[in-house]
Amino acid sequence: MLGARSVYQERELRYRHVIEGGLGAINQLQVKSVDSWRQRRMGEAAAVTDDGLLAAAMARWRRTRAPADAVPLRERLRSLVEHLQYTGAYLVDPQGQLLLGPDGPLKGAMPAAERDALRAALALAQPGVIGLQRDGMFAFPYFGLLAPLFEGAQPLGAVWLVVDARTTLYPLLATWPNGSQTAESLLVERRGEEVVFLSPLRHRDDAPLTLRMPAGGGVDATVALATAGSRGTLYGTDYRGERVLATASAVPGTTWLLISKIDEAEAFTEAQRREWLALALAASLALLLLGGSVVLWRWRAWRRERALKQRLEQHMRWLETAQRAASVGYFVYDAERRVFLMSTMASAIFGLPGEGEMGLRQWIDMLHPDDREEMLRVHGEAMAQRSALRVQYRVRRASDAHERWMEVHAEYGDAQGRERPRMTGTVQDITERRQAEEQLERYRTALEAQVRVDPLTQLANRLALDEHVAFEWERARRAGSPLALLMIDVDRFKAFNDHYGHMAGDRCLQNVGQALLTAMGRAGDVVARYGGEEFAVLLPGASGEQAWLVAERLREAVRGLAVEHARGSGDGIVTISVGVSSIQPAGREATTGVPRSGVDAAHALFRQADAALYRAKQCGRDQSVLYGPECEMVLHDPPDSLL
Ligand SMILES: Nc1nc2c(ncn2[C@@H]2O[C@H](COP(=O)(O)OP(=O)(O)OP(=O)(O)O)[C@@H](O)[C@H]2O)c(=O)[nH]1
Repeated sequence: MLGARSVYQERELRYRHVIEGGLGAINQLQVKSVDSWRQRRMGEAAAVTDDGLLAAAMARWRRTRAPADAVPLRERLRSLVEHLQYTGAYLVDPQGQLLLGPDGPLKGAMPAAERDALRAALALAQPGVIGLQRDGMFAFPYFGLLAPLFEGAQPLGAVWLVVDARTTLYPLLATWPNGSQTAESLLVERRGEEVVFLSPLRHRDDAPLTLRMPAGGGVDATVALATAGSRGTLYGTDYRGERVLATASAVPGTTWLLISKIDEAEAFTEAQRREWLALALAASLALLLLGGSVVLWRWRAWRRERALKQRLEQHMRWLETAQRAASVGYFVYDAERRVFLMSTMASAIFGLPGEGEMGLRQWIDMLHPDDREEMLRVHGEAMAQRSALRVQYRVRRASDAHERWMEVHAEYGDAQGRERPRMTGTVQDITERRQAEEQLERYRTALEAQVRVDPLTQLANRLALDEHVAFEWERARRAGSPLALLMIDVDRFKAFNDHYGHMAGDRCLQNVGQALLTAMGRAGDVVARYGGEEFAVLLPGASGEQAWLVAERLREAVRGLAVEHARGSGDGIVTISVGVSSIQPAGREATTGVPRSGVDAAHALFRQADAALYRAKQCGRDQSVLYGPECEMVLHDPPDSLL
């Protein structure tokens, strides 16, 4: 505020200088024009004085007084009036008596001041100036000049030139460059103890040269100052009593002072008005600029916002499309309000209408009863520990109560504590994927089962048997119970094949396998096709004796089939030989040696059962042999018939 004030004052001062300068310049111009006007008149008067023809004509006419001799003189006087714009041009004699005018002879004398001037002009032999006068001879203020004429050194008289000041001089003072209401220039002259106002006054009706005031000060303080010798810019009151600023200059070669003045009120009101205008303009400009920048800033912000909004909308569209394509929805769980804020896709996945909210209770009710407890635990845990959530669970969809599998990936986040505790995540309906996985699992299980099944007899194959042996051995070891194995071989099967053909051989093997399976009663017993025409039976918990009894039962079962075998070992039917072994983990096994590992156990079990089988073959087939030391001899020295 203070700054603005001092700026204003500084500008006002500057403007005051401008006004003062302007006033001074106008004053100088007017002084110059008045001076040149006066110089020109003086020059014209000098030209008349130097006019030898005119002087000669006047001398002749003075001598003859003949009217004809007056003609050239009158012509000359008329030409002065008409061409040089004199109001009057007259011939006077050396005493100042009027002799001749443009229209003819005249009578009377010049006023006293002119006569004085005439004497001086004749004495100096150069034109004389009378200055501004107003007396009874002319009804207007006039400026008089006297151009003396001589015949040799003899004075003849003079030409008195009279100029109407109203038409030639005063207009020079009215040339103001602006349309000011109060500005005016006036001519004043000190005459003795008085100051005479030589030119008309703008604001008074006094005729020029009629208004006078004492030289020490009167109606006009600025005029008083000027006539007292003050120069430069004068501040005071004028003849109206108005405060004015004025400047005064002397007109060269005269006693005239030319004073130019203007009302302070007008000058400075104008200055103030301009200042205010300038300030208002500056303020308006500043406001405009400010407004412009605000508008620009708002416009840019709006454009930025619009671009961001468009990008956001586009990304939202992409997200929606991606969600639809992937059947993924997203949600935000607001722990304080206990609601899930759902995207459109998430709502659709749960079978809820549109985008919206799902209360925690609603979600719990939707959960499959088998998954509910686990899900509440996991969800609560993730919220409490602020950990990530990766779960699959089933829901009964709200819209159709269909059971659907959901996969949820979520993370806890409170955005640096600025928001309420939230969990944000995605939900995907994975029912089809789960179904495909389950189907695949079923195929896999079936395939695995196939791998362990003998395709001909549909019994367990050797791989399955090995796995069972390892598994049962571990169990036997933990329980301290025995584990028995029967190795079964169809007697003279090569001969059966040769006799009945391979197809019949296959059918025979299928029948034998089925008979073995049927004859086995206990759950946990495993009947397997060991390879070729060999079968094996694993009997968990069976001692050697118990296993031998089972072997006998199986042998009888095969015999019971009564499959014809013309080249069999006896009775013309298919028979089997069985080798029986049993081992006891705790060392109470029927056979010698306690295996340390499952592999050792299996090896021992098979080796012993094999030895017993060889023994059975050796002893004539169609019989069951429990492994014993006698079997070892056979292994070391097998008879030819076994090879
Ligand atoms: N049809 C058929 N024959 C098989 C199959 N696997 C093995 N064989 C046959 O079974 C016969 C087994 O013969 P060997 O090992 O000599 O014994 P064997 O003739 O039964 O004589 P012993 O065992 O001493 O009583 C071979 O001729 C094999 O070709 C099969 O899957 N189908």
